[in-house]
This record gives sequence, C-alpha cells and structure tokens, in this order.
Amino acid sequence: MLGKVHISQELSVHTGTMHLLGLLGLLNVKTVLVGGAVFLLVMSLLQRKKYKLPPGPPQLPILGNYLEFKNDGRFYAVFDKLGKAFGDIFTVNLGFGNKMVVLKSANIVHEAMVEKKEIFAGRGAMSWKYELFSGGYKDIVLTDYGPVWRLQRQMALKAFRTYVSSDKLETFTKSAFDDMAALIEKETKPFDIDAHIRLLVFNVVCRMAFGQCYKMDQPEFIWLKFIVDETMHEVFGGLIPSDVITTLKHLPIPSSLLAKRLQKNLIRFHEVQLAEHKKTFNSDDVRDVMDHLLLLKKELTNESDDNVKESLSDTRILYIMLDIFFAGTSTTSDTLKWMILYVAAHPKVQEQLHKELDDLGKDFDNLRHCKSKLPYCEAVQREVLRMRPPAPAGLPHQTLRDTKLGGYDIPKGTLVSVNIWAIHHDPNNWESPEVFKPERFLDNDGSLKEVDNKIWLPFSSGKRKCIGEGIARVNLMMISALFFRQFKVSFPPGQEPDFEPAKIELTCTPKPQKILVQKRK
Ligand code: HEM
Repeated sequence: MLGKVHISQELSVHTGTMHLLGLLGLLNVKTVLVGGAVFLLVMSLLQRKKYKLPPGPPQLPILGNYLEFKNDGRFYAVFDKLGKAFGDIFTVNLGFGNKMVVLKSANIVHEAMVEKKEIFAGRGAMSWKYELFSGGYKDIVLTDYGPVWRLQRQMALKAFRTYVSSDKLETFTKSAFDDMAALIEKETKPFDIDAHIRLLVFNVVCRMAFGQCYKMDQPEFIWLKFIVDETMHEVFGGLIPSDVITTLKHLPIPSSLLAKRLQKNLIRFHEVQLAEHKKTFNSDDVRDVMDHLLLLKKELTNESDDNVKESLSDTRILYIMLDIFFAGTSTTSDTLKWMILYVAAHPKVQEQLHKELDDLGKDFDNLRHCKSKLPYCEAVQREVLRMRPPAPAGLPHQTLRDTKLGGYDIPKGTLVSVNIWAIHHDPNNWESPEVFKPERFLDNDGSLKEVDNKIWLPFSSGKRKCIGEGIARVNLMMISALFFRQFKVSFPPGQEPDFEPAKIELTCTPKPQKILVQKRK
C-alpha cells in the first residue's frame, strides 16, 4: 500500500514536473513566436522609416501573404492577384519576413535588368529547397553574382556554342524525333502526348549534356521521369514548410525528407555519368557538353587562379549538368506541348504551318539553317512563348547594393522578381493579349518583325538572362518543323482545350489532356 502511495506520489510529482516543463516549452515557443513577430515588425517599421519602400498588399502577422502562396503555388498568378491594386512595382511577403519586390511593367523591368543590370544581377540565398538542389549554390542558376559564377557561365556557354555549331544536334534531334514519331503512329485513339514529347526532349537534351538516349519503356527513363515529376510537383509545386522556416529542414518533416531523397537520387545519377565520362574521356573525340567541360578543365590545369579552378571543379560540373537537366528539359517540353495544344485549337494556323513546311522541300535536309525560311513557324514559336512563358515569374534576382527604382528605395539584398507573365499579357504592350495570334510578329508581306525585347522576354533580360536560349530556340524550331510536317493535330469532338496552366511554383505546364494526332499524307 505504502509502496503504491509512494509510486503515485512520485508519479504526480513527475507528471507535475512534466506539465511544468511542457508549459515552459509552450511558453518558450510562444515567447519565441511573439518575440520573433515583434522583432520583425520593429525591423520592418524601422526599414520603412529609413527607406521609401514599394507598397504592398495587407499582410497577416508573421505569415505575411504566405496563405495566398499556399493556396495557389503559381508565383506569377499570386503576384498578379496581389499586385492588382498597385502600380508597376510592389512588395509581397512570402511569410516570416521573407519579402520580395515584384516588377510587373516593361519599363520598370528594363530600368532594373538592363539600365541597372550590375545592381540587379545577384541571386543570393533563396529558400531552402533551392539551396538543396544547387548543392549550396554551386550551379549557375543559383550562384550569386561574382567571378566564379561569371567563369562558370562563360565555360558552359562556350560548351553549348561548340555543340550547337556542330552537326550533332541536328543528327541526334532527327533520330530522336523518328523514334518518337514511330510511337505516335501506333496511337489510333486520342491520347496525352506528354510522355512522347518528354521522351523526345530528354533524348535531345540528355544526349547533348552527357550522351544518354532512352527508349520509352526503358526502366532508367521511367525512373528519371518519375524523379523529375516528383521534384517538380512535390518540391517545386509550391512553398514547403522548410522554405519558410529554414531550421525545419533538420526535422523529419515528410516534405523535407522527400526533397532530400530526390536530390540525392539526381546527384547520384549525375555522379555516375561524370565518372563514366572521366574514364572514357578522349580530347580528340569530344562527345557532349560534359566532355567539353572536362576538356576546358584539362586546359586549365596549370591555371593558378583559384576562382578559375573552382568554376570547373567536379562538384560545379555536376551542378551545371543538373541545371541543364532541370532548366533545359521541362522548359522546352512545356513549350512544345503548349504549341501542339494551341495549333490543335487553331486550324487556320495549322494550315499555314503545313503550307510553309511543305514549301521547304529539300531544305529539310539542312533544317538547322532554315530559320529564315520559316517565318511563320518562328512567329508561332514566339506567340506560344508569349502566351505561356515556361518560367512565367522568372527567377528571383537580388540587389547587390542600395538603389532606386520607379521612385522607390530598394535596399541592398532585396529579392526582386520579374512577372514575365504580366508583361506578356499587358494590353499596353499587346493588342488583345489573350488572343493567340502568331501574325502579330509578322509584317504584311509575311516577313518577321524585329522582336521588341522590352515586352517579349521569355528568356528574361540583363546579366542573368537564360544561357540556354540559343539551344532551346534551335531545338524548338527543328522539333516543331519535323512534327508539323508529319502530323496533324486536333481535339477530339466535344472536348474543349484547357489552357489554364497547372499549379506549379515557377513553371507554366499544361494540364494533362487528350488530343488526336494523325499522320499527314
Ligand atoms: C524554352 C526554353 C527556355 C526558357 C523559356 C528559359 C527561360 C529562362 C529564364 C526566364 C531564366 C531566368 C533568367 C533570370 O534570372 O533573369 C533562365 C535561366 C537559365 N536558364 Fe533557361 N530557359 C529555357 C531553356 C534553357 C535551356 C535549354 C538551358 C540549358 C541547356 C537553360 C539554362 C539556363 C541557365 C543555366 C539559367 C541561369 C542563368 C544565370 O543565372 O546566370 N535554359 N532560363
């Protein structure tokens, strides 16, 4: 009995202590949260006093505008919604004090990215998942402005240019296209063309990057497609908790664990490619971009400058490959899928495309050099990139010093996002911007107008402009010419096209939908 009392007394003392500790724990969390909120508020008021910052929509305490981003992962769409009441420039709060200045007019973007390009060229620390997938900012896309980024960018551009100017790109694109066309010909009913287009683009881009080429049912291709899909939807589909509170990355939260697992898989895959390339490297037979980078690295072995050495370290080469893999495949395949959907919904555009391609005759043998003979194809490509830019909110830049923009102060270290979508859909820039009209890029005699890069900027502008533009444009031109010469596309009777992009954070991807593809006579 006594023993029982003793135990129950001990238990109650123990439970009391637990409660006290629990309460203290709660108090601590509360104190930290309230303290944090007060700190952020005071800092924000002090900053507002010191600077004349761009205005912005109302925000919740601590959460800022986070819930808007949680409801719709698409940055460009949330920017559009939140920025309606403000002018060309406004501030949003992604949550927990993570602020971003959004630019949404052609003039203000030109002022920032072109006239003040040196100031707006930074990238800075973005949210946790970007840090994770760039190996702690070791790639080109996310590395901050500086000598290593500049050298890394120059090396990659050199490798891209050498590859594009060889005959390899056209030969491989045609062979990859033939494989895909053979699969399409087997489809007798309406189907979703996503897997076919992605196989084709993977084969063109992965062959260029590290010499790999796949079959549709090959386990490695199915695995890669799965990993990319998971990464795009589950990690880059919208803000995850560790993006907002970075310390959460250390906790076993499912979204953070998944992101780490996917990143590990992708790095392992690229490490295997790099090891194979090093084993079989021959400087007299440079096979792909990875070989080009290894050759440049070899030429620089005696270089004493540490920045030069770092720009082509094995880790940096790996992450350049990951850049090509991510930045190069989904952007190109999304553009092709939108093109097929828009052309299927506009029979007159399709007729005109077919006519131009039929008239090309023997020049098809030298497709890479045919751009000037295919003005209508080029106009269709430009209009698709205008209507559905693959990176509609670009990638956030960071200011490298205090500056002014549109009459407001922009302190050093501010994250700045360009809403490319808003500029491409602004009635001040485009007549009937919601209408798909390739002719807007043509003169009355059918020749191409000079493009106005202030209002057409799918590849962004300034110092961080896309380095894959040249490759992407040649690939898009060759693939679309091969596709529409051979096929006619339409929607099944009674099915409406869906042009609303899927809810993914930084890309503009069509939702799955079936189309009918028929071989032309
Ligand atoms: C239709 C295709 C593509 C579009 C629309 C596109 C668009 C973009 C955009 C908007 C940016 C952000 C620029 C900025 O920060 O202001 C970017 C950056 C970048 N893109 Fe692309 N891209 C495409 C294809 C490619 C391809 C094929 C590659 C590589 C083979 C590539 C590699 C890169 C890289 C490395 C960057 C980072 C540049 C830097 O930060 O210095 N892109 N792209």
